[in-house]
Amino acid sequence: MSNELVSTWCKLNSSVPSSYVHPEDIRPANSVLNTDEKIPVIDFGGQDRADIIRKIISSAENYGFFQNIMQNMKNGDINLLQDEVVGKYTQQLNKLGLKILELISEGLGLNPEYFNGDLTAKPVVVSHHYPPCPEPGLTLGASIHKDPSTLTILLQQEDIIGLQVFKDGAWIPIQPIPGAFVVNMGFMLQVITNGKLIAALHRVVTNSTISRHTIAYFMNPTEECIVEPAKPVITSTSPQKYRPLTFGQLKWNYMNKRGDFDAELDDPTKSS
Ligand SMILES: O=C(O)CCC(=O)C(=O)O
Ligand SMILES: [Fe+2]
Repeated sequence: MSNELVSTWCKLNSSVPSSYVHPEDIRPANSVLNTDEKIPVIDFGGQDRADIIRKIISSAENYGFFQNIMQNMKNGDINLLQDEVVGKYTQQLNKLGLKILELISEGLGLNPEYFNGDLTAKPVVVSHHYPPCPEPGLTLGASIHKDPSTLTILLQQEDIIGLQVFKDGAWIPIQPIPGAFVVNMGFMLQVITNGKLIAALHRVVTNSTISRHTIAYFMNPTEECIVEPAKPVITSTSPQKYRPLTFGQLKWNYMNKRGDFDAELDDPTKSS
């Protein structure tokens, strides 16, 4: 199948090629789903700033994820869905992401502009296409991972569930909500908040009938930017967990540890 697109191949075959079959222990067919729990939905159109901040922090601590909706938006700061031009779209997403990071900063006692420079200076937009898959139980659309970003904002196709978040030993499917964005904390935010906010493991499952599209906006630091726990979050009860490393080094660790950033980092006394 080397010269074919996966999407073409999928229409012609009734099984997945062996190279796509995941080891038994991480196959969707063998994992526990939790369909009773939902990740929190936060209405940014609400008036009570302190309440929005509380909800963001609590979602980021417990799930590493939330969905963001805008009810009662008046003629729109953020007419995201109407913007067809990618440039405009990413500008708006950047605004939304910086707003969320400002609210997080406020909630954690950081300078409101903490994230405005190098920590978010290199955003990347990725469009994902997941074709239907003949054997969804054996493979994954996106393998289990944490995002190596500061913050990720994802627009999901409305009519189909693919993204799942790991919490308490089970996978919670993220139900798409029209007009909502899925927001998740990247590993850089976990480091900066000294582990208070979590970059949750997530994965994408496939299905045998419908293809799925998503657009991910990753707010990434510059390569040279030093990522380290912010001073205000280091306390006697929460001593420094991560040593300072550049984003480039962190990404290198990530690639070489197959998505496990933490192993190398937990000992802050180790030098790089
Ligand atoms: O497409 C999705 O639903 C999620 C993709 C994802 O997790 C990623 O690009 O990091
Ligand atoms: Fe991801």
